[in-house]
Amino acid sequence: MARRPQDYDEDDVRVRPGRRGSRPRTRRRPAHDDAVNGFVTAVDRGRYQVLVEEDRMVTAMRARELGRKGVVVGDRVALVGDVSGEPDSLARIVRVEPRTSSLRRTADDTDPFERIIVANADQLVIVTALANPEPRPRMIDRQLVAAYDAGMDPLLVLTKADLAPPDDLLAEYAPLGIPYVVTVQGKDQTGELLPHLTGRISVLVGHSGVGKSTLVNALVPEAERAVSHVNAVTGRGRHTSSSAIALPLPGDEGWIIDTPGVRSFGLAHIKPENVINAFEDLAEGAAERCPPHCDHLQEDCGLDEWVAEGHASKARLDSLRRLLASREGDAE
Ligand SMILES: Nc1nc2c(ncn2[C@@H]2O[C@H](COP(=O)(O)OP(=O)(O)OP(=O)(O)O)[C@@H](O)[C@H]2O)c(=O)[nH]1
Repeated sequence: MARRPQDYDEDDVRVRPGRRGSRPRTRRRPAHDDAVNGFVTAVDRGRYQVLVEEDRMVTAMRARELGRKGVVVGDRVALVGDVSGEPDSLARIVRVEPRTSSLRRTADDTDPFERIIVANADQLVIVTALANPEPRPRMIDRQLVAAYDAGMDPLLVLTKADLAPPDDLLAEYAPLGIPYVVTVQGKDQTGELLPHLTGRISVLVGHSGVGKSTLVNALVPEAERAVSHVNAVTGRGRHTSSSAIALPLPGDEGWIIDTPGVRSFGLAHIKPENVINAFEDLAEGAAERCPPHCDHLQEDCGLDEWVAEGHASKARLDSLRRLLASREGDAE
């Protein structure tokens, strides 16, 4: 019976000899001590773009032996096979290194599982327009929770400052002490932002139309991300593509990972401890005064007492509670 393309896997593919010559094909799997290391920059229909030795992009697929283990943008992997990066060459990913962070996309109607979308990033850049579309604090709160849970530092980028002032929004987030940058398209848009990104792996998130692609194009002009038009009626943009992609910042000074089409994050399995740990002043009080498994939203929470005694500010506690409460309800 003829096999359909999806019945084939990487073991069926005859790899072309690499630069170092060919090795005989064998059914015995090698130990992979000759594997080279790489960084996954894009994933598209089972094909992975992997940067190897910081000088070439290699196309690879998952080796069967990885089992169900997923490979996502940001993963550090080991590759065997044809790692030349030449046209039509294909390598195999045989190992995924342990992740330092995992950002999860929320489950949706068609997919009941939360899925990791980006690995190893250390900063979540929350992009919000000051107008057109209007800022949505609940969405920002949920993104902050996702950042804290994933072990990433948040950075707020407020775009379209030519359309509305940032003061009210900044006042709302001031108790959280989150670093922020305010931008206007075309006006030295990246000058203040770049120092925050240098040397880090940052994931850019934001609702459609907030100006993410415009920012990415200013940061990495070669990326030529498609810029959409905000619908005059809904105030929203259109998703122009849908998978995460890592782009190197000029001078190899870090990475930004764009996540078009990702609207919300999986908050279902988040533990309140992970969020509260981002609030040092309150984490101490929680450890000392709260009952076991306190979700910090009930009356028996010891943090009110902690704040009343002057160990932390009420505004900080209110902000923490707002974040914790944002996990409930629709993902937006
Ligand atoms: N007035 C104003 N408009 C801006 C600014 N930044 C971006 N825009 C416009 O906002 C619209 C949407 O920008 P995009 O960069 O495509 O937004 P996006 O977040 O990538 O949207 P999706 O691709 O749908 O995810 C475009 O028409 C931009 O020109 C800004 O600072 N001020």
